[in-house]
Amino acid sequence: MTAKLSVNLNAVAMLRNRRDLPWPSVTGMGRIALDAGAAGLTVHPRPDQRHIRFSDLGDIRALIDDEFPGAEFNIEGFPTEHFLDLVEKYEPEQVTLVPDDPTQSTSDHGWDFETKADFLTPIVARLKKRAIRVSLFADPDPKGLAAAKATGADRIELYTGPYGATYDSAKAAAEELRKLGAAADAALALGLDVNAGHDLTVENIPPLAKRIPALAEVSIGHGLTADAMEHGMAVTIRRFLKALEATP
Ligand SMILES: CC(=O)[C@@H](O)[C@H](O)COP(=O)(O)O
Ligand SMILES: NCC(=O)COP(=O)(O)O
Repeated sequence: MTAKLSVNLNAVAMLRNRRDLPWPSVTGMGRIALDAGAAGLTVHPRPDQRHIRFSDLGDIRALIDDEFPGAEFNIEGFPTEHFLDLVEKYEPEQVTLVPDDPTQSTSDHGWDFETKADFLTPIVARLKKRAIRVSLFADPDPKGLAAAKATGADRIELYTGPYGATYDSAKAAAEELRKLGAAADAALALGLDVNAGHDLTVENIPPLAKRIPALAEVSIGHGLTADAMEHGMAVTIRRFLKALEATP
């Protein structure tokens, strides 16, 4: 099974927000991603709207509905009442619940399922009542996965940040991969499907996908956006040089 790719648009939105101008366009980049074969788009709206703005959500929903029916919208975040209202308004195909504090610069850990089960269970039920698939952000640790399953969630998303951080050490990467594989095996045995995300790249995806052949989906923003910039830069330089040539 080939894992689906959901493109996280947070990094594009962060770049856009540097100016009061509409580029790079979040929906424009989403359109390019879906047109090129991505299976879906991911956003992680944070309370301070430092990258994805709440107003982006309707635009992305409309892009998928109008131009890419069958693609999936995945909204990630901590389930405050405001977050749940947004989710109920824009009806993503998948919600990924993440235990982020509003002050966090990025996501850096999964849920403690055993202590948070009472909090998560009614939220999962509320989302599933709207036919939204629910995924729970999880550390690569089999402990607590039975409690995750008991919340009624469909999937976990394995937090791959520590794996992504091993880009300069094959030994450390092998150890992180071992943990991710063990957690995925435990989740699959419990009947939970497995997504993965955070700091994934073209380099670190193949060993992950080989170790977890049942991987359902990866969501990628930072590394993918960096890759797009690197591989698009030469084309852009040529476009700007041509624009200069047109100057009298
Ligand atoms: C849950 C996860 O790993 C990503 O959504 C990550 O949180 C992206 O958010 P930022 O773009 O704010 O870093
Ligand atoms: N759900 C994880 C995700 O979207 C990863 O984002 P990034 O770390 O690749 O920016």
